[in-house]
Amino acid sequence: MAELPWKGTPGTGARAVEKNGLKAIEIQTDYATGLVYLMGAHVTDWAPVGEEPVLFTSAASNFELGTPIRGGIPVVAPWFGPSDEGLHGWARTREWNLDAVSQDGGAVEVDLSLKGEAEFGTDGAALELAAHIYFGETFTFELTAKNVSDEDVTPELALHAYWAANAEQLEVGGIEDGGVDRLADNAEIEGPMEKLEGQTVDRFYTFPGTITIHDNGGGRDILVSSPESAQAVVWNPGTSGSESNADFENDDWKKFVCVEATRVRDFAPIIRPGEEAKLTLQAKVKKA
Ligand SMILES: O=P(O)(O)OC[C@H]1O[C@@H](O)[C@H](O)[C@@H](O)[C@@H]1O
Repeated sequence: MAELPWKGTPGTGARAVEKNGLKAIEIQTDYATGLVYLMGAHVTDWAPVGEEPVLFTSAASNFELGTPIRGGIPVVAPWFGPSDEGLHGWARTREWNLDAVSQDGGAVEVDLSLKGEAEFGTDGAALELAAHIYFGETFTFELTAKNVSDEDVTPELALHAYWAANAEQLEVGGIEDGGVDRLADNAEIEGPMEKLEGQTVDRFYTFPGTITIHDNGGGRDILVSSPESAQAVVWNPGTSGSESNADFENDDWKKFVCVEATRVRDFAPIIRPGEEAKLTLQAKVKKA
């Protein structure tokens, strides 16, 4: 296996692996386990030791350079949603550069970067992306987009996390202020969210300090926060979305809910030449 670019004293908590045919870094310490693919800086696993997986990845997902992984934490940039150039931007399916790995006690930190290229499409020549990922008893993903062009850019950024939980038994706490329904022309809706029973849910909710996924089936709470995200996307594909997508098993909708940190639409950052914008996603797990 390839040598890791250790920053500081090399540790034993991270190793370079090939997983599902793709390059990845596997983390295993006394405190946490994790996995991040170089394609997309895509984290598919994080869990404090002794805890069930906190992220969901579909057993039917593709693992191929240039094709999205369905599950984990897709990095969405520089556009959110469908476009002629594809769904959710070019950052997710390109191989990122592994810049550094460091270990301090039980936490492993991984730095990756992706220098955009004109051939990537929209904003390809303007952006350099960086990911700083902290795998410890808690989890942090910090995405940075730097504008290396000489004009303002307004990229959309999202960290599209798939949280593992029994969807039929979960409740999403903290979204009582309501939001808008993306499937009903952004009609206003009140919180809290109704039970997931196989219907497709695709909403923007006001992001309070913390959103809590009450994983009642797993006897735990997953606490999600993001200082920069004004709006959280809450998404579940439901029965029809699982059955119609070859990258999902038919009943996958029962196994997760997406609660995503976003800076999109009216909240997309305006980045001046030479400046950067950040989007952070933090998570921790508490026994309920
Ligand atoms: O590309 P993925 O991982 O299948 O996710 C698609 C979904 O991503 C969500 O972020 C969007 O709100 C949905 O509209 C979209 O269907």
